[in-house]
Amino acid sequence: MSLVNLSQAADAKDRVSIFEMGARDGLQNEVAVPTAAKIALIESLADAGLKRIEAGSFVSPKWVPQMADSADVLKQIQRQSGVVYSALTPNVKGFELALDAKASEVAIFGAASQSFSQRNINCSIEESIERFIPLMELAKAHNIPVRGYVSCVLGCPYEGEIAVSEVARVSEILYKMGCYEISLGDTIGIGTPQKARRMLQTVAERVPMDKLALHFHDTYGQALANILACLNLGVRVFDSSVAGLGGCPYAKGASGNLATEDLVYMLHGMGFETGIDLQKLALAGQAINTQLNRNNGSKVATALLAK
Ligand SMILES: CC(C)(COP(=O)([O-])OP(=O)([O-])OC[C@H]1O[C@@H](n2cnc3c(N)ncnc32)[C@H](O)[C@@H]1OP(=O)([O-])[O-])[C@@H](O)C(=O)NCCC(=O)NCCSC(=O)C[C@@](C)(O)CC(=O)[O-]
Repeated sequence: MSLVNLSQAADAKDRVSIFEMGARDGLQNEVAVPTAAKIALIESLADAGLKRIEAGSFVSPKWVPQMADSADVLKQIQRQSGVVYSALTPNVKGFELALDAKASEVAIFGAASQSFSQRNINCSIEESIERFIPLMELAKAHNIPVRGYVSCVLGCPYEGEIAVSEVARVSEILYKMGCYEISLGDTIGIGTPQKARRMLQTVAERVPMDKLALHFHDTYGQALANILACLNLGVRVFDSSVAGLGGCPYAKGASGNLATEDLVYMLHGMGFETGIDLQKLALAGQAINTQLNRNNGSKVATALLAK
């Protein structure tokens, strides 16, 4: 079976949309990052051409203290027109805080694994859907777009294998509730190309392909291969994190998202347009790496900056 039809992908004049996760998924595990550094990161990402930036999350500060300054971040950033500044909101309380901080849009986050749902948001999948209903109603009333995440689409840190039918079921519920796009999360970065394709094909039977995004962590170094394998199924939205920052506090050992620089380099090389200036992006990643005193998680940025 041919996993990748490169000639088809290279001919495509499509634009790919990248949702930048560095300031949220990337920093939610990092302690003591000054608010000013988060703001500088977000502003430099917008300068590099990113149009969709997840800027923080309005979750319980007892659960994830690293994101407790999200309101300050959203209120203090210099916004660029045409850039969406998004925030995670697990419930109505989070939504109200995000609204007050003028998030351009919000995201609800569910899971295809009961155990992960319980550990991440302290309720079952069904309870989480119940919690999302009033949030969706409020968002509609305020005209705020809502994105939906489904975690553990290629495996769960507590349950192992997850049925793709369950991924498709939860995705369809979030889509039918009114989420404008469903982001499919390989939370622990365990997937491989054939599995990723099968999962995406199954979900696309219930949610239109142009309403799906892929959110692959790179723990096992498979994220770029998985995206390449999924590209010619028609998916055109990918979540990634500058310098490969991050990980989920409820998925022990999971590393960050695929590095945005590595994704952009591959897409540009294939002829896709992203609107992103790779050199500026690499410098944005380098600045936050220096702040965090860590090595750059992007191979492309490391190579570019060594020139
Ligand atoms: C969902 C809850 C809040 C339930 O937590 P809970 O303890 O069940 O909630 P509760 O309603 O019983 O409230 C408990 C306390 O939290 C407060 N509270 C309640 N809600 C909020 C809020 N929104 N903002 C601020 N405070 C809040 C509430 O006011 C109360 O305060 P107290 O009376 O004890 O002082 C909790 O489990 C939580 O915050 N979880 C966050 C988990 C998280 O952030 N995980 C990481 C993001 S998900 C992810 O990374 C995966 C993703 C999206 O990237 C995709 C992928 O890779 O798979």
